[in-house]
Amino acid sequence: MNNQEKPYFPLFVDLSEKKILVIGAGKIAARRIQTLLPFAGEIRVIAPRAAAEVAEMAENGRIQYEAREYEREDLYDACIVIAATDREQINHEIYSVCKCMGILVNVISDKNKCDFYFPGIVHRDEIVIGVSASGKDHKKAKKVREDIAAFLQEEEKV
Ligand SMILES: C[C@@]1(CC(=O)O)c2cc3[nH]c(cc4nc(cc5[nH]c(cc(n2)[C@H]1CCC(=O)O)[C@@](C)(CC(=O)O)[C@@H]5CCC(=O)O)C(CC(=O)O)=C4CCC(=O)O)c(CCC(=O)O)c3CC(=O)O
Ligand SMILES: NC(=O)C1=CN([C@@H]2O[C@H](COP(=O)(O)OP(=O)(O)OC[C@H]3O[C@@H](n4cnc5c(N)ncnc54)[C@H](O)[C@@H]3O)[C@@H](O)[C@H]2O)C=CC1
Repeated sequence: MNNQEKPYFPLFVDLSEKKILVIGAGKIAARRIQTLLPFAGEIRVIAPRAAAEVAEMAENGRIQYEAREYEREDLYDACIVIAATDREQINHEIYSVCKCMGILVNVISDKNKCDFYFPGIVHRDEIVIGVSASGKDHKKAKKVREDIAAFLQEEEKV
């Protein structure tokens, strides 16, 4: 079974004390970090260059940012790793090390190298809804997330 045929289980997991490592700090990494921030306790970001949003999150103390290339040792104490560089070969190397070490990994440049996908999220008080299109259609996931958010907003008005 490849990733296209299997649905991923929506595991609602406590990330508040987990070490999350993001390698790369570009546009996509910034989106992933924004998504994780309300849920995560410790986000460490390593990349030679950072997108403005990432630099701002570092200045505000919301993440730890190190301006340098990643080294293999950086992975060793991580619980979850996002390989978010624009270099396919580096993302692949990160993936291989994580698989060997049993670290959960998401490679943004290859959906077949993702232990988990990022969902579209609706978060209202104690309700958290995550929408996945099983890696097949991120536009559909976004549309369904928007429809659910609109529905909940209508409910609140009643
Ligand atoms: C497989 C997956 C991998 C993963 O988890 O890493 C993946 C892969 C890819 N996305 C691409 C592009 C874009 N993705 C988005 C947005 C979202 N993408 C998300 C999830 C996922 N995207 C994962 C599971 C998807 C599923 O469930 O089926 C969401 C749900 C969550 C999130 O990313 O935060 C979020 C919507 C949330 C919301 O708004 O609610 C936008 C922006 C937009 O649409 O506005 C663009 C336009 C470009 C840009 O932004 O630069 C491309 C490049 C090819 C292409 O352009 O098609 C690939 C690679 C590929 O498909 O091979
Ligand atoms: N999953 C998704 O939603 C999408 C994924 N992509 C993929 O994501 C890749 C990255 O996209 P962007 O974020 O827009 O790129 P970007 O160019 O904005 O950022 C790349 C980042 O990687 C860092 N980097 C490069 N070499 C590194 C190293 N050795 N160690 C640590 N960091 C390093 C750079 O410093 C920079 O911060 C694209 O090449 C494409 O393959 C593209 C669109 C959507």
